[in-house]
Amino acid sequence: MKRTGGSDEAKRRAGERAAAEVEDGFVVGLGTGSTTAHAIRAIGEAVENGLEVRGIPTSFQSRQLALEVGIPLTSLDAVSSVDLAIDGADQVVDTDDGTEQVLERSDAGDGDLIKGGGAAHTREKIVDAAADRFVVVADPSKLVDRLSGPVPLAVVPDAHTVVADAVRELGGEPSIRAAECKDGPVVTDAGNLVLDCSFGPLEDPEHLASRLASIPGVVEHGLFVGRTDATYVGSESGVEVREY
Ligand SMILES: O=C(CO)[C@H](O)[C@H](O)COP(=O)(O)O
Repeated sequence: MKRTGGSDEAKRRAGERAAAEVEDGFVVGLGTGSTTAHAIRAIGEAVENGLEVRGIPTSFQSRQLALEVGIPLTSLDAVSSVDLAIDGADQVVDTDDGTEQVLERSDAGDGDLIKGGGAAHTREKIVDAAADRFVVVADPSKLVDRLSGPVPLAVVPDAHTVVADAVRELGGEPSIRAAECKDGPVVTDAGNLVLDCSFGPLEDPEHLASRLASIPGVVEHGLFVGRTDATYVGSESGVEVREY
């Protein structure tokens, strides 16, 4: 697939394609970000036309949007299962050469993700992992042969220095995410700080994921390894589907 910068049209197509999977009676995990926002709007439209669903938002942003478009909300502890979660990503491993539609999950890690660009990855991982089916919506700019972006860590605030030391020991370069509209750091919906940790191209995301998860003070990291069931890649002309 041609890898170009993402357009809103590409995001819209991916989001709407995923929203079309939502069936009557579904409990749906509502991810965070500009691509998922298209899915949430499309689900809202379907609700207006009679579809009965309940949504579980993964952030303040997705909750607000869901309320705005009229999606009835519930919470994870009020349901026995989540049928589908739809969410975006900052990087998606995609080694498809365009010749096949259905891929086996390969050693290359197709479908593995880095998330957390919106600082919502803790709640996103909880909801996405709880779903029977987890669908990622992306534009081509998100596709990579290998994960290499900074890995966001949600960190208990006063643990940020000890976590940063531990990240350096693992070969990473941590940096506290700064807020754009206020002095000081980004604070997540749950009151944590975000450390963006650069490791360069990741040789073994699964191993790194388990090392990061074991650092005291790390609430959650943004590596999603082996969790994705499908990726919908929107473009200006259509949507390519990857099933794993
Ligand atoms: O992980 C996320 C938020 O924590 C988002 O899903 C990710 O940043 C993608 O966002 P967008 O669709 O706006 O590019």
